[in-house]
Amino acid sequence: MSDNKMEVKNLDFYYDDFQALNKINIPLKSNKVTALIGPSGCGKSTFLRTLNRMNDLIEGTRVEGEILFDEKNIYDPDVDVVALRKRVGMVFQQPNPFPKSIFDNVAYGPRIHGLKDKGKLAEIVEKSLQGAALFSEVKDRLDDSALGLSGGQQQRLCIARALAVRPEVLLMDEPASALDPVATAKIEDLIAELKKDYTIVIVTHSMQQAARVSDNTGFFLMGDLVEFDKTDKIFENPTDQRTEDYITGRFG
Ligand SMILES: Nc1ncnc2c1ncn2[C@@H]1O[C@H](COP(=O)(O)OP(=O)(O)OP(=O)(O)O)[C@@H](O)[C@H]1O
Repeated sequence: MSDNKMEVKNLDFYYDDFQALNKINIPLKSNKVTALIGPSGCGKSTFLRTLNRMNDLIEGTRVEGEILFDEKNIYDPDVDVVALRKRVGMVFQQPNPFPKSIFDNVAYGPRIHGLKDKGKLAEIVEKSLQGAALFSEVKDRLDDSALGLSGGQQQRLCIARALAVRPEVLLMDEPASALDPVATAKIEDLIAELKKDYTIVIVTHSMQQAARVSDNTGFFLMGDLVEFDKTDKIFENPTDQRTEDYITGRFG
C-alpha cells in the first residue's frame, strides 16, 4: 500500500477560459503536513479546493487530470461528493462559526449525517473539542453562543466542527492569518498533534509557518507547481532558482 493518502496527477483547472492550474503533480503523504506556498494569485486556494471538489460549486469551472484518494479518482462520475467532503474536511481563513451554541456548532455535521442519539452526540462533541485543544476552555459553557469566543477559540471551534464528522484529510486555507501570534502558535501546535490522526494540507502566506509546521512543501507560481519536496530541502537548498528567489524574499 502506498503512503500517499491522495495523489494528484496531471491536474489542469479552468475558470471558464482562464487556466488557473497547469499539470499539477503532487503526492499528499498520509499523516504528514503538506504546505502550499507562493505569491498571491498563484493558485494555492484553487488547488486546495480541488481536493474536496469545493470548486464544483463555482459555475464555469472545469478539471482535467485526476486526484486519487485511496487510489480512486475523486472526479469519477460515480463519486458521491457529499461523502467525499465528509472524508476531506476544510477549515477557512476567517473563523466562520454558525450563530449557534458551541455544542450545536460541533454537533452540526454529525446531525446532518443523521445522528440523533444525544449521548453519542455529546461524546463526539467532547472528543472533537478535545481534538481541537479547546475542550478545557469551553467545557462549562457549551450552551453559550460560539460568537462569544475569541478569534483563536473560534478557529479551533471550526477545526472541532471539521473533526466531528471524522474526516481523513484536513484542508486548511490560511487558518491562522486572522489570528494574533499567541492564537497562531496554538493552531500550529494543534496541527502538529492532528497529523498523528489526519493527513493535512495547509495554504499559508507565512514561510516561517510553512517551515515550522510542514513535512513537505509545494511552491506554486502562476498556476505551476515549480517545486515540491521535503520542507527542509525547499527552505535550505531549493532546486529551482524561482523557489530560491521567493523564499529569500526577492519577489512575492
Ligand atoms: N471564482 C473565480 N473566478 C475566476 N477566477 C478566479 C476565481 N477564483 C480565483 N480566480 C483566479 O485564479 C487564480 C488563482 O487564484 P487563487 O485564489 O487560487 O490564488 P491564491 O494563490 O490562493 O491567492 P491568495 O494567496 O491571494 O489567496 C487568480 O488569477 C484568481 O484571480
